[in-house]
Amino acid sequence: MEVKAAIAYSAGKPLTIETVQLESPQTGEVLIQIKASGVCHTDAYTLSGKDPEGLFPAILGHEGAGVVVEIGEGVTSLKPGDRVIPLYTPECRQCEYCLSLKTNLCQAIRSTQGRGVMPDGTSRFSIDGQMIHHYMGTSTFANYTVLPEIAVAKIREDAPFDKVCYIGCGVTTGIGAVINTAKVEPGANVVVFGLGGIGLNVIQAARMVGANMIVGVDINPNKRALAEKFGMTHFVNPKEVEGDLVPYLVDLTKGGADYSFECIGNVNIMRQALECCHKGWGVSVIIGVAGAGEEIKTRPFQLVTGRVWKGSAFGGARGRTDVPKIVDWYMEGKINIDDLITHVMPIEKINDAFDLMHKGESIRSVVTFD
Ligand SMILES: NC(=O)C1=CN([C@@H]2O[C@H](COP(=O)(O)OP(=O)(O)OC[C@H]3O[C@@H](n4cnc5c(N)ncnc54)[C@H](O)[C@@H]3O)[C@@H](O)[C@H]2O)C=CC1
Ligand SMILES: N[C@@H](CCC(=O)N[C@@H](CSC=O)C(=O)NCC(=O)O)C(=O)O
Ligand SMILES: [Zn+2]
Ligand SMILES: [Zn+2]
Repeated sequence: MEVKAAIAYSAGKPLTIETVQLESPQTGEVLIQIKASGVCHTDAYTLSGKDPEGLFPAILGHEGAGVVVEIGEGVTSLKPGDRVIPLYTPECRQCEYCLSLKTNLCQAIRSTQGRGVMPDGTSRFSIDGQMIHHYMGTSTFANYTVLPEIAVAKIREDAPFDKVCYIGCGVTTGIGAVINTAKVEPGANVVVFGLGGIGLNVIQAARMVGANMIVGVDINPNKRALAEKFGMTHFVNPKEVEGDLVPYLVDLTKGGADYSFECIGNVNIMRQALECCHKGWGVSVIIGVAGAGEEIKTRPFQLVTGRVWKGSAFGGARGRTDVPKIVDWYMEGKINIDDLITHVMPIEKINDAFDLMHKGESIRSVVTFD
């Protein structure tokens, strides 16, 4: 079939809207009509050329919501008409990783996903006979896409696509990092670096679990008001801090953060996030994604003296199990998504979404399909 997609032909170039060919779903796959997709910083990261797994040409996008329109042979858990959220972290419930219950990082299709193809090693997308890569196994910047059944979460029928698409990455990543990865307890002091689409979800989850101080750190002072609305108790602009940021934060939190979260993707800030943690028990969670060749460093003494460095992918969430629950939280008014979606535009305007992100003017832009 012919579908409308935003194609990334090469690193650093704007996306172009084109008609591409999409093949039918094969065994174990489903065809999904995408209704809306958020634009995450990770899409910009891959488009920038810094992603070691970045492939071109590709159809980016990994924060979508839509409807199942066709199922391939052997698909049992989904049917046409189901509302769904594509999952870049699948949940096969059979691999060693899923069965361990120690991680959400299902590995059933990770290697083909990283090579931009479906589990059988081929792409369903092409243009004029030229293969187009899938991206993160989802490719939600297209009005139709194909996914393996294990990478699709079925959600309730009344969930609005243009809001719950954000649960496909940013909401789940931020909230899950607090609840699943760090397991922040009531009364904890939390420091959040980066008040964007991920950091603000960390903040709302920290408030939900009853954190005491919720310190937000960002170089963009325009992020302050929304962060306060979501639960931030103290704002720190590193540009306004005299002297080093780390001792300033340790002082502010009276000994250091119980938990810190890096939501930027900057390895120097990752170090600060670890080192502002409380001696003996502070836990720092890396969420931000850093470019090829970048490395983190600290004095081993920081870890010897009890600070813990952790990472979190998709908030430690098991997508088919947890995503429908987060959709329920939104529908029940337990979490706020609406105020974080600052811009909505048709797919034809998708490059504006990247511009707004780079200028620091958006939290989340959502592109829609007619
Ligand atoms: N681990 C995971 O599963 C996921 C990771 N990510 C990553 O999380 C990071 C954040 O993503 P978004 O929130 O969508 O990005 P964003 O662009 O919306 O937010 C980043 C924020 O960091 C701030 N910032 C930039 N440099 C700073 C600095 N030196 N000091 C303090 N603040 C600074 C910006 O002003 C902005 O508010 C990205 O690296 C993204 O790739 C995103 C989704 C999932
Ligand atoms: N391809 C990148 C890896 C980027 C990365 O870490 N992605 C996160 C999700 S970011 C979403 O917005 C993730 O889930 N990682 C786990 C994984 O298996 O990829 C690189 O190689 O740096
Ligand atoms: Zn993302
Ligand atoms: Zn698995």
